Amino acid sequence: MVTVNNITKTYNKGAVKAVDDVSFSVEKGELFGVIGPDGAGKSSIFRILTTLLLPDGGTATVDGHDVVKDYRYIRNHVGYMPGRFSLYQDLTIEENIQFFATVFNTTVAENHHLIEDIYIQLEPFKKRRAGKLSGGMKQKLALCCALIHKPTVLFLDEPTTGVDPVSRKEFWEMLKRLKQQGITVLVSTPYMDEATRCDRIALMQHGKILSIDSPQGIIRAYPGPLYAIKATDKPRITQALATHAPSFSSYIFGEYIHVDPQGVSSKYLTEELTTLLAKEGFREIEVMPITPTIEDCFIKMLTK
Ligand SMILES: Nc1ncnc2c1ncn2[C@@H]1O[C@H](COP(=O)(O)OP(=O)(O)OP(=O)(O)O)[C@@H](O)[C@H]1O
Repeated sequence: MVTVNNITKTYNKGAVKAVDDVSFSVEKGELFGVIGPDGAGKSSIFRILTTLLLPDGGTATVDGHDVVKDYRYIRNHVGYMPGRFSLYQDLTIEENIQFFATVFNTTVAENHHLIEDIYIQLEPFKKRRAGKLSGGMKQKLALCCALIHKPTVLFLDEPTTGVDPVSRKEFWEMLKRLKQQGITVLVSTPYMDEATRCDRIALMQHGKILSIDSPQGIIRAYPGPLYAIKATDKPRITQALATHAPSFSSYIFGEYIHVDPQGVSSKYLTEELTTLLAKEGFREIEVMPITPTIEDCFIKMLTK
């Protein structure tokens, strides 16, 4: 449904390489995540695929159509929700939806089934201006507007950035339902915890794709063991592990410290880490082997 072949994009006369020889493809009905921190190049890729930006090199197709030559077809057949709220702030909820339906030469009634689930939550406020809605409501309205012409592919650029955790969760549930209706969804996010909700993900940094696989596949490919330490004085422990010989790479991860033994292999590492830290004067610590998260995998790829 989407193919991207060796796409590059630079800004400022080549000084900024935003997308660096990126290739991937997305199957029909897939929920595909592009995951990476700010500036990784996610928006540039989405803007190229929605025909709003021309690539410097490479080719891409959406629904079998070339993003440069067939821009008219693509604009009529994809849904796009940009990173920044871009609806008409002075129009009400219902006026915004009506407006987008008219622009795409359709009616709200024709595709109401697609937005029904989401619209139920917006309906009590349908006379409210978009500018006066909360972050989560704005995002639901933007999704309704992106869906009203029944797109074959939906591009959502950081739809959950700045949205509260409950609305984020609801939003991902809505995406799952859209996928069940056969819509192909490409979604970008800087939140690694959202990766597990996708069928497949591309991890991106500095314009390059570091890895593409299912979230489980990426976790399975993590090289070597990983440990978590529960302790109070986390910064001093990470320092002690870094200066110990052999040194251990570690980073604070929520209430834990994650420790990557980096080549130090031992069956007894749990005990060895406990002893090592006890010798350094750390008390009441708990060390355990853990399964990496997508964020651990991302960190590991960056330090390779
Ligand atoms: N119009 C532009 N002019 C110059 N540089 C740009 C422009 N747009 C993006 N960039 C730069 O290109 C790089 C990739 O940006 P892009 O917006 O594609 O990344 P992103 O992963 O979507 O991050 P963000 O969430 O910050 O938008 C960044 O270094 C960014 O500063």
